[in-house]
Amino acid sequence: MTASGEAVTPAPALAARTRGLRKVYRSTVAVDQVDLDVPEGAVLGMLGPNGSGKTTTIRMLLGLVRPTEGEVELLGHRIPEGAGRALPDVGALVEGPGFHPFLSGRENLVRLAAAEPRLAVADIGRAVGDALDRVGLTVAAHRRYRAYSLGMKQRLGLAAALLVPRRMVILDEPTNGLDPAGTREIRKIIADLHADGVTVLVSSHLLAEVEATCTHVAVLHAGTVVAQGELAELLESGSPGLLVSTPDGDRALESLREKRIPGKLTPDGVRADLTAATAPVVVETLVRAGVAVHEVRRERTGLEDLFARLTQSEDVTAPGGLSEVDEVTA
Ligand SMILES: Nc1ncnc2c1ncn2[C@@H]1O[C@H](COP(=O)(O)OP(=O)(O)OP(=O)(O)O)[C@@H](O)[C@H]1O
Repeated sequence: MTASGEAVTPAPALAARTRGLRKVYRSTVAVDQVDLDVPEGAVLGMLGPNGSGKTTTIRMLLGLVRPTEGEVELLGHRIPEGAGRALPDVGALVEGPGFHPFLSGRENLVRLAAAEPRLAVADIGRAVGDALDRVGLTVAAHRRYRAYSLGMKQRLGLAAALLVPRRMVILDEPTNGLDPAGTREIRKIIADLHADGVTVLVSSHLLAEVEATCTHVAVLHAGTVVAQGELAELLESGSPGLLVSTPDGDRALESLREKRIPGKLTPDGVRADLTAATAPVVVETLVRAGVAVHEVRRERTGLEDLFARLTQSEDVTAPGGLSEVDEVTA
């Protein structure tokens, strides 16, 4: 509570956090000034065009790449210094997970399971069996890794991330190479992790996937975060319209026009344009005019439209081409 007695919403605890994160490879600024917040328990979708810095950010979160500048915190530990304490609680699927090509999928997982500090030797067989089952790889578990398809390799990487219960799971393009059934399975695995309270950070190109599975989004463009927050809020903020359900559409439209608020009829009422008035002013105008207001909600932009608007600059490959981003965010 504040001194005036107002309730204050506490800031959410963060499972991962970066501040001023920057990575420069020779003349290429891969990541610049990234302040990323991953709230505990969220499923955060990291979206961005090719080369926008998603993988580099994820690798810095996991301590696999050292930042040029900036801070990283993972489950309350500074990275890379506290990696040994944070990483046992983090399952990760990142490019090139280092599987042995001549060992089978199961043998590879047994090797990785043996290195898990939280897994007793007696439990390794069961944990490996469960993880293979969870990603639908049990039948192919005896085949050598080098004979696996891209989708099977992705599944094995996911199985390695899920070998033991985690507080956080980080997945870099988990649906890469998967068929539609595999993509649906990933969606189910993410939903199950979310239901168990696990924080999930997932990078993806598939906007429909992110819209269906994520509670939060961070949009990267040319190395910087151009938008982040709760998915529903971002979609609502992207639209200047208020949708009002009412049987008195004509009267509603007339009362809006009297107040110079642009509007139009919709199948179940009116849409008021919020560029000229706030939502409370629209509602007050309608109620004062005696319009029966059944429901009011903000219009949502599709994630595809929002993404296109935020990442409209084409020149994402130019080294250090960050002036493009200034134009987008200005
Ligand atoms: N090891 C490296 N050496 C040099 N440049 C690199 C290296 N890793 C990444 N980059 C560059 O940094 C930029 C960001 O790359 P990154 O892989 O993080 O993007 P991404 O958003 O994950 O892309 P994609 O969606 O294509 O996987 C790109 O311009 C890339 O070429």
